[in-house]
Amino acid sequence: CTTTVGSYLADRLEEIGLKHYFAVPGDYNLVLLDRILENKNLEMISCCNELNAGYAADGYARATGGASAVFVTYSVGGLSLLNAVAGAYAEDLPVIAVSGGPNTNSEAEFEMLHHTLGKLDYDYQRDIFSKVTAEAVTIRDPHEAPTKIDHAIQTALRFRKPVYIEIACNIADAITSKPNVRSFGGPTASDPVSLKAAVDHVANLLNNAAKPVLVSGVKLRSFGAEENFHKLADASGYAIASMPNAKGFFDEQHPNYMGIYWGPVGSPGCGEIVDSSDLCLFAGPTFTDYTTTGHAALVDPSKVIQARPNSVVCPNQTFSNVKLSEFLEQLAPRITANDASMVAYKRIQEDPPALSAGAPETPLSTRQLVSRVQQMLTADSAVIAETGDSWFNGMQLNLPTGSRFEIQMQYGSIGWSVGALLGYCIGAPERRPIALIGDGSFQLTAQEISTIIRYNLNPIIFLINNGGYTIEVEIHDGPYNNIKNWNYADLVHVFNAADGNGWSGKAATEGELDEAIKTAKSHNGPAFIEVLIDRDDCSKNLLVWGSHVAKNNGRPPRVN
Ligand SMILES: C/C(NCc1cnc(C)nc1N)=C(/S)[C@H](O)COP(=O)(O)OP(=O)(O)O
Ligand SMILES: [Mg+2]
Repeated sequence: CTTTVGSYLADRLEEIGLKHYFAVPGDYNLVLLDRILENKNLEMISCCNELNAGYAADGYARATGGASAVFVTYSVGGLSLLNAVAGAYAEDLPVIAVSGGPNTNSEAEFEMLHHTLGKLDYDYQRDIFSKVTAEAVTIRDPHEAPTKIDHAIQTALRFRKPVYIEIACNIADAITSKPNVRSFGGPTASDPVSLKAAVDHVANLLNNAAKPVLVSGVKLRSFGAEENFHKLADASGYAIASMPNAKGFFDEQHPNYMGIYWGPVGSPGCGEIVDSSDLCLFAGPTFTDYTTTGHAALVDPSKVIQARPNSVVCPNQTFSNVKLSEFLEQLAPRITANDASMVAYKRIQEDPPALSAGAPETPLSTRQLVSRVQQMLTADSAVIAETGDSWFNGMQLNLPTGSRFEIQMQYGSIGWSVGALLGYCIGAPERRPIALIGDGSFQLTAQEISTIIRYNLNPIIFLINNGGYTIEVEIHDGPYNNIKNWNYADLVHVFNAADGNGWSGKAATEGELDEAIKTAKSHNGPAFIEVLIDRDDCSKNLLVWGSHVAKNNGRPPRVN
């Protein structure tokens, strides 16, 4: 059969392991979608808007560990998608953003086009996407399609970053060469000399340290290093912590796991052991104002080794072109087991305070909600924690081996969780995701619940109705943090229309919550529980974190 530009792209997406893609149609991409639809090994997931389609591609990439794809129309679609692609860039996710583009004759004819800015500029969308992708290309010549498509896909997989491919609307079904046999590799290998030197140097430092510790960071998963981190943890006997945006990448049931390292809002005893250690190896960390609680975490660079995606940074020596996973793999057998930090941790370890359930008519509190979610977790759970107090409530959860945790802490774009949940459910049908979504965030992207109903997916969604933007209230309050209340649970009936299978309930007391969870667990389809929480009821950690972040945000300008 003949190969068109569209079918070429579809074949390549199938070849790199995609089984689904997310789309919103428009007259710049209709013919392209026709060609993609001809590939019966790829399923189109139609979304309500392009922002959510992009968030769904983000969630799909998290669930599958591979790439994902989203198809939109030009400008009105692409510029809505942009924020989700920027988020994928920040979170190291290989999302392939595909936009239909102007007819190849338009520019030569000085044609003013609909959906555009109303001026003769045919490159602005690609230029804009070039800022939030590792590669942004426009394809106007069918003969160039194979090389441009292949190169963009390879870039996405190699650098674990989104890419942008724009296909002129009138060449989507133009004939091109069929895909040649080739392989699409991941990140390139380390420089062997630099790798050996890094391993020798770091092994020596760690084997001569008194109480070394290991801390897992957010880059571990994107750069395929989770397994080798576990091997190093097992070989070392060190105490282990996870940074908040790496929660779940290390098995929280591991005997050496201390908890979350997050400065003053980390797990009890964890920060004390990490900060008092004489040498910490951070694997894939990002030290931002949020992940250090406004830089309140006492990370001392003279006692820190950072194994980064492409380099190893020691106190007095950097090793470039060393890949994270290979470095951890080669370091493990060189480490002398040393449990000193674990012994120290055991001395100060605190058992989590037991929280007994209140009487059924007790008004619901955040802490009781968290304890109920904890009881729901199993090996096939995946918790999707939206930006908000859900970050802090999610961090309290103790994940069973095998369960996953998703958070968008680098980019923190509220509303991400609804689309990401859609994509995650599509990408990991064997799991039952549990979403913790605040009311403020939900109001940005609520309509994608209808897509979750449309495809009869089966997440359990906790919509936390606390009447506003509580994180912002704790950082810096003002009238802008109030939102209009909705009957959130009723939305599920709106989205069900005639044939939807969504179930929803409301819970204002502990008894109502227990009943709702029981029903949700037995409901074979989307389950949505609106929980009513007092506006000022937030986690203690949010209060602490919020004040540190507010202080950091409020640093006066340097007066030169
Ligand atoms: C408004 C904003 N951040 C600013 C913001 C505004 N717009 C976008 C897209 N992303 C953002 N992070 C944030 S974190 C709200 O407190 C979220 O409110 P909600 O979802 O209701 O959660 P909490 O009540 O637990 O805070
Ligand atoms: Mg809220």
